[in-house]
Amino acid sequence: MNETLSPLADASAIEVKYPLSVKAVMIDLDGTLLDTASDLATAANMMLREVGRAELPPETIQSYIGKGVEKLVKRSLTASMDGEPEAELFDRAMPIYERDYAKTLCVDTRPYPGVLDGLGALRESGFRLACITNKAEAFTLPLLRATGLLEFFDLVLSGDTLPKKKPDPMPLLHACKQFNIEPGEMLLIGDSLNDAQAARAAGCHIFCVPYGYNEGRDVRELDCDAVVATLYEAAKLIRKSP
Ligand SMILES: O=C(O)COP(=O)(O)O
Ligand SMILES: [Mg+2]
Repeated sequence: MNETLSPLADASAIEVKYPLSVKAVMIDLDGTLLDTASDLATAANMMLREVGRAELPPETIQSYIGKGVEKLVKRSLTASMDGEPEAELFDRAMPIYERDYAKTLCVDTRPYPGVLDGLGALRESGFRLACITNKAEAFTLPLLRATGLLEFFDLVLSGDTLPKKKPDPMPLLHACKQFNIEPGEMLLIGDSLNDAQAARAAGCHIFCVPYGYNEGRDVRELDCDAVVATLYEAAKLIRKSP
């Protein structure tokens, strides 16, 4: 794996001045806004059962979250991070998983503590907000709607909205263009290496939350400007630039 990791990433080890001046904020979905791991694992295990494979522990499936639905299915079928299942098996499993996740979508899924307060505080401060996720659009919009979060966002970009997803900077740069601002005026709040790499490649600021998924790795390994306990804490570290 080709990863650039800083030895320490917390608010005391960075050069940026706080409060940080930005004009808009992008927020990741799985592991940052919503705790989706349980429902994703239930669907993955329903799919594994149906294609005749052994079920996996929920913690293992949680470590497979991050690079979108196809990668989650491939990882679950091979029980490994970089495994490639046979094409025939994958083609069979994919629609089963999509059907099952549509059923389990919002059974246990909840916003993390500080999310509703944080989104409220960000809106009150006048920030435009975008949700940038690798989750497929067919799941993103119903989930944001069901959890009451959709109304906070001016823009939602899912994993299949554009030709490329995180860690590619494309969705972040697209959001900057939509909001008519420079990448340096934008902050991304996320939970994983995909977010950190996309933000660095785009030239945006990046905060990470410690409670998410990060493909089984410690969030403190990430090259980010700050690790923030909650979205509400993140809102206190930024200021709306004119
Ligand atoms: O769907 C995924 O794999 C991850 O989605 P996220 O980008 O919202 O964390
Ligand atoms: Mg995430």
